[in-house]
Amino acid sequence: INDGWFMEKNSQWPGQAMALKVEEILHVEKSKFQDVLVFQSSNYGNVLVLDGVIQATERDEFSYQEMITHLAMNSHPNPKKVLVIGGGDGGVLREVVKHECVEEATLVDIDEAVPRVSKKYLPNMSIGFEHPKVTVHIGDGVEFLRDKTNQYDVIITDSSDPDGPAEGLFGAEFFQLLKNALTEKGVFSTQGECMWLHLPLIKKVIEFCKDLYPRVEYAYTCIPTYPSGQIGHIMCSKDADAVIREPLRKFTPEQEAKLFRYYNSDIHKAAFILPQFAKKGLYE
Ligand SMILES: NCCCN[C@H]1CC[C@H](N)CC1
Repeated sequence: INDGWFMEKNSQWPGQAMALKVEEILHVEKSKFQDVLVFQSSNYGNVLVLDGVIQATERDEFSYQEMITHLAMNSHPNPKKVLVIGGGDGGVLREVVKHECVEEATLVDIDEAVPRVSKKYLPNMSIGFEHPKVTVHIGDGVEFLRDKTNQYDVIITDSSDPDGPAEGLFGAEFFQLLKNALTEKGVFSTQGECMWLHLPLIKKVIEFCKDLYPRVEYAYTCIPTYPSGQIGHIMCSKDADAVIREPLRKFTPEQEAKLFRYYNSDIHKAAFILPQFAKKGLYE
């Protein structure tokens, strides 16, 4: 941070950087896994930064948290058991429990510092931890999956970038473990990186998913504070008849107005419509 600005300079997005004006530094810590920073920004609320990378701001987190969750949840006929890998800020859990059909939501994050810091500085996200249907484990998501078979209807991998503790969540083995852990019509969604920055990485992940799942899709959402203002989601289903690109289940417009600030059934469909360069870069 210098002259009152945080700049997200990072080798994963060379030559560009999101900058946010800092009002006050709220927390600095070196956890077992990463550098943890929270600051109060002038216009985006409190901001969580891990290893110098913006993870969430209070002003725009809803875009990502709603889309990564509801694109998957509404692509499953009746999701009762849900697993969140990563997501230590609690935002995805807050979204998952909006579905009445959910009976239990389990979260596993590798770093205890993230939920701890989120509970202190990101109350509108960490509220997700308070729901009675929620269980939290601290540990490695890959290890957690090793002994899970046919257990979860939806798995959401809400990770940081592959450069750091989340590296294992972008590898081929992980997607095999996910498949084992998912039930017959299981669906997963991931933090699928950005079409403006990571097409080769996204294509690689899509390709090893295609060897494992009958349905593989990529969708994206607009979010001002992530690199290039967008982030994607790789979505897979074990059900060959699954559609994913259109919601299987819908909330009424009244429910959507009450529950969401970003997601609705139209933007569910729009999220999978890609520009030419991305269609070419991912699917050709
Ligand atoms: N719930 C936290 C979301 C973390 N996802 C982010 C996507 C964009 C990345 N550059 C950093 C992690």
